[in-house]
Amino acid sequence: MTRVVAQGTFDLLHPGHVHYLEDAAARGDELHAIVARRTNVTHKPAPVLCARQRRDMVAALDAVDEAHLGDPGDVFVPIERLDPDVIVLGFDQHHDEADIADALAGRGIDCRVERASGREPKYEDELLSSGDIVDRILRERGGEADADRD
Ligand SMILES: Cc1cc2nc3c(=O)[nH]c(=O)nc-3n(C[C@H](O)[C@H](O)[C@H](O)COP(=O)(O)O)c2cc1C
Ligand SMILES: Nc1ncnc2c1ncn2[C@@H]1O[C@H](COP(=O)(O)OP(=O)(O)OP(=O)(O)O)[C@@H](O)[C@H]1O
Repeated sequence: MTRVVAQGTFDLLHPGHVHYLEDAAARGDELHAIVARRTNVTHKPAPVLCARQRRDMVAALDAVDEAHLGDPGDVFVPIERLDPDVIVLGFDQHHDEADIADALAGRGIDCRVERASGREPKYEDELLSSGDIVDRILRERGGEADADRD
């Protein structure tokens, strides 16, 4: 039984997310997805949807066996609990494979780190970015932010 872990923000699901999770699932027998906490999304605007809603939507995808809320503090806590055989990084994720492999080795976790493929738009105007979807909503509908959500 090969256990695979994928992770990400997964705000406003789109076909790029489905591609990533299907690619990750194809690398083993059981796919667990970890959904990032809002406070850990620091390299881009915070997600619009709360962590639980993002987790529930990811869990509903066919490729995913189980989806989990990420740890708010130490991102290796869910990895230690799940004890995967493979962690699959997204094609454009900023994490460095070697750094993660070192951190895993330092905690005594025996796990490969692989990189998923990307998905190009299949038709004109297909939006494969949560940020692009938000930008379009703001352009076409306008809106106000509620900074108090998780
Ligand atoms: C192996 C691994 C485990 C992670 N576990 C968590 C976690 O438990 N909690 C969390 O908030 N973020 C976790 N993250 C971070 C996010 O999934 C993600 O990399 C980042 O915060 C959001 O950026 P992205 O969706 O653009 O990749 C983890 C990342 C990696 C590589
Ligand atoms: N077009 C795509 N092809 C393959 N994987 C993708 C694609 N878009 C996103 N992913 C993957 O899905 C995972 C979660 O991505 P994330 O939640 O950051 O979505 P995003 O839409 O890329 O975000 P944003 O556009 O706001 O930066 C990441 O591992 C990312 O690499």
